[in-house]
Amino acid sequence: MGFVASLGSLRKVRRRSSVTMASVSPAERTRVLEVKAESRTYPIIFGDGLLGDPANFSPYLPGDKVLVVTNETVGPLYLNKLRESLTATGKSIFTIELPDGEQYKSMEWLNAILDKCMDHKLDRKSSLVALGGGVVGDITGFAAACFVRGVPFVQVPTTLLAVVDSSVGGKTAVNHPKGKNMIGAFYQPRAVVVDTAVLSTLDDRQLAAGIAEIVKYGLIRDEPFFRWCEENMDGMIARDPATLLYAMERSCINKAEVVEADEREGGVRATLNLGHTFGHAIEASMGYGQWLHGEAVAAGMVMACEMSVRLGWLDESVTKRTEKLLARASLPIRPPPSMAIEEFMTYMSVDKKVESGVLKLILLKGLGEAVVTADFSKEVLYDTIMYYQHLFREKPEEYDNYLIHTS
Ligand SMILES: NC(=O)c1ccc[n+]([C@@H]2O[C@H](COP(=O)([O-])OP(=O)(O)OC[C@H]3O[C@@H](n4cnc5c(N)ncnc54)[C@H](O)[C@@H]3O)[C@@H](O)[C@H]2O)c1
Ligand SMILES: O=C(O)C(=O)C[C@@H](O)[C@H](O)[C@H](O)COP(=O)(O)O
Ligand SMILES: [Zn+2]
Repeated sequence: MGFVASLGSLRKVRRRSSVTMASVSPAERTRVLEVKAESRTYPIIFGDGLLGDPANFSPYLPGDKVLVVTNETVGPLYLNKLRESLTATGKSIFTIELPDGEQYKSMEWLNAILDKCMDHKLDRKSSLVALGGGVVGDITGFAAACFVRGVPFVQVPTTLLAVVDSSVGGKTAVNHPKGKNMIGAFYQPRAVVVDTAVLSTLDDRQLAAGIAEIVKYGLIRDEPFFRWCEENMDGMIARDPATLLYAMERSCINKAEVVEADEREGGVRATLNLGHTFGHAIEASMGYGQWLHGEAVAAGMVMACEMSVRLGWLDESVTKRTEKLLARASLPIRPPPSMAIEEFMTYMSVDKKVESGVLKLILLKGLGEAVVTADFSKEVLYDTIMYYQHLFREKPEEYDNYLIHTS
């Protein structure tokens, strides 16, 4: 994938940005965005073929031992290339391949990674590398935060979702059977190395899951980007390199700005959770891995729009535009009909945004204007969830068209 989107055009449409892109490589093959989080400043490096160049890794991996964490799908595709680069830096390289799936973002597999660290006698100067999607990135980051109370780690995201969201910002975690990401830490990587070439092997469903989080940035804080998504959805789905690159860079700029303002989610960072309270409930109740994270978030964002409309905060047209946009990417825009309201309430009651028994949700006061609020009645929340159950009973044929994934 080449770099076509220009810095000039990014700046023009993203006037609020304090984060800027800069070309750094003499060969101008890479572009770098700096994330200036309170605990650490680090680069997101974008480029085609970055896995093959040791120089993209060596500055960020101190010490003489590196453990690369990947999974059984990504490993066979990209591990050899990365291993060659890392070996060329003169370090001892160890690897662990996890099984593929959200259900393995668990304490059990966290332990397996920590066992490897112990077996190979890694120490405080050793580093971890996460080669994979959000699952590998989240669990590896958490292992890095835990092992000897913290070793450096580098994110090498290989899904669109991981590039635009999970590899940036330092939220690391594993799931608990009763709730998503319940055990984790804020722990920033030393660098995020985005080799855009690896995205070519993603299937359409995985690509769409990333598009859901891209659309999220438009909904919560970047209305012009939402319009850009409406105009460019076909290009994203068709994987037009310039279109995808622009979407990735602009998403990362949005994410970096929010993380810089509020690294540990004291306030505004929670807006990145739009649709996630509903979405996490869907993921956990369906069984981790049934619905992809991005799919659950897509349906959850529509539910958040619907609830905002019911509160009189949002024009119904925004919900309709959001549904239309997400459906173009074949994302589900309705929750699973099998999910009872009690299931939603059980999982939502352990959301990380519950404080002293009070649930806060991310809702919209306009397109591009998210709020973190507890200012709603239980009835509105119930009515929102029940609305989809009625819809399913009354118009099942219409519901079918909303492209629900069940496996
Ligand atoms: N930390 C954060 O800020 C944050 C943000 C968003 C999501 N997340 C987490 O990220 C996870 C979802 O991430 P995801 O959507 O990347 O899912 P994933 O990691 O499960 O990857 C999706 C699928 O794509 C495969 N894959 C990965 N790269 C590939 C490639 N280049 N070619 C072919 N196949 C490839 C994987 O093996 C997997 O089957 C969830 O656990 C979610 O909670 C975290
Ligand atoms: O970076 C954040 O902050 C986010 O909320 C990004 C979300 O897309 C992501 O799914 C995150 O892992 C959810 O966090 P959680 O705190 O609700 O578990
Ligand atoms: Zn998410």
